[in-house]
Amino acid sequence: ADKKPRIAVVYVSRTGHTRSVAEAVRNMTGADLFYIETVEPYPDEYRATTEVVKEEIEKNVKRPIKPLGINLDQYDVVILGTPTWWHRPAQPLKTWMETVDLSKKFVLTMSTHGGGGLMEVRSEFESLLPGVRLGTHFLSYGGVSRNDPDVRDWLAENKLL
Ligand SMILES: Cc1cc2nc3c(=O)[nH]c(=O)nc-3n(C[C@H](O)[C@H](O)[C@H](O)COP(=O)(O)O)c2cc1C
Repeated sequence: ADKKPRIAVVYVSRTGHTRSVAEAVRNMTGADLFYIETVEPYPDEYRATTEVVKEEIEKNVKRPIKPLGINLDQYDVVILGTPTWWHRPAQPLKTWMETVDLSKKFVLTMSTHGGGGLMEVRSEFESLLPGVRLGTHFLSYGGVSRNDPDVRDWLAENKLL
């Protein structure tokens, strides 16, 4: 019999939408979740956050993150989850991606958005992950329920269920 793949979901979430997708994945697969937190938090207020993030993108600042405590040797599959920030994956997730080697993993990506749709999220993931075996992308407007059938279909199409 096939061994069940060991799945880690590494995600950023400021208001809980992306976390809801991560939790649905855990609910369906038993994946371990790893939440990326910045050392210095972003402002509480939405507009202030967008301005801080815009400046970080313009200056290519990689805001430091707290240690995740993940041992990647323990996982076959890594699912990267992010809100859409100025059309792209969130900066703190990119901070983490620079510190790890995902070249031997099967990597899925997912994003939530506030109306913009997929935007540049997947294409930026692809350029950050050259040569990595990539599964498909899951996209959600807002968040999902713990048993969202679209999440289930996405995991099944990538043979994780
Ligand atoms: C700094 C910042 C930039 C954003 N930029 C976009 C954007 O370009 N397009 C979009 O559709 N939503 C944008 N949003 C909205 C979030 O992507 C959306 O609300 C997302 O679901 C939040 O996920 P979270 O609750 O996991 O943090 C932005 C939000 C923030 C805080």
